[in-house]
Amino acid sequence: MLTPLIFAVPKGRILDEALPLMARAGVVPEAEFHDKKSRALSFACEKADMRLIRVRAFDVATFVAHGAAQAGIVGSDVVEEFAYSDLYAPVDLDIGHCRLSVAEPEGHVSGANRSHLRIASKYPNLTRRHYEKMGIQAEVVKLNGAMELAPSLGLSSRIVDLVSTGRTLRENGLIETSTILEISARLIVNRAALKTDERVGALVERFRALVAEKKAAA
Ligand SMILES: Nc1ncnc2c1ncn2[C@@H]1O[C@H](COP(=O)(O)OP(=O)(O)OP(=O)(O)O)[C@@H](O)[C@H]1O
Ligand SMILES: O=P(O)(O)OC[C@H]1O[C@H](OP(=O)(O)OP(=O)(O)O)[C@H](O)[C@@H]1O
Repeated sequence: MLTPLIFAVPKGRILDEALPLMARAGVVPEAEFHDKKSRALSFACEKADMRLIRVRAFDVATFVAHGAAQAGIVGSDVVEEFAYSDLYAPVDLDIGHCRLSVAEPEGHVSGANRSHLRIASKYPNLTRRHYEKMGIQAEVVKLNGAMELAPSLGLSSRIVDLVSTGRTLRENGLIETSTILEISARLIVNRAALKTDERVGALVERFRALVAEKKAAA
């Protein structure tokens, strides 16, 4: 039998929007995948030659870039943060929309005319790149969540974080001062697998057709 194709998905908020699309593309995990009590991380699929793995968003990109998974779904924030050369993101799935923005404490918005800034973010590369373009050296304090706490506790003057409704910023006394990147979820594939495994190319075509269909119907 063929080695199963490994499809990686993030475990959190993208998943609810991704599952219906995946189902239409023929990626349907076994019932245990939906059991909140299950501690399993790898799941059989309706198609016998496919398995689904559920990992953290940043790790989806890592598994696919290294060829441990052949395909997956992840936000374009993650794709851009790593810029892995072996990872190809051929289809914008038009789900998981949000943005990566700079935010500062309300009432303490500082000018951009500083040569050095300390910024808290889960995205050190995107943050540095953004400020480099403006000739500013950004010292990034890497956090994995709750960035919004950093300015009030003196850890940084600004944060770079994901914004969707803006509620988290508001409730933590911060305002959005600029947008770095508009984000949506992407189908990602391993470049080598795309060349050597025809199932990967077929998946890309199925997702591409589904997105085109959805656009045409809108
Ligand atoms: N409001 C939002 N906040 C955070 N991420 C969002 C938001 N809206 C869409 N996204 C997208 O969802 C992705 C996170 O996906 P998800 O929550 O499924 O992953 P996760 O594995 O739970 O993440 P984590 O590593 O933070 O636990 C982000 O990378 C981003 O592309
Ligand atoms: O603009 P909003 O709609 O308020 O959404 C943005 C918030 O959502 C995300 O956090 P998440 O809930 O994923 O938790 P995290 O802090 O662990 O990343 C993100 O990091 C923001 O904190």
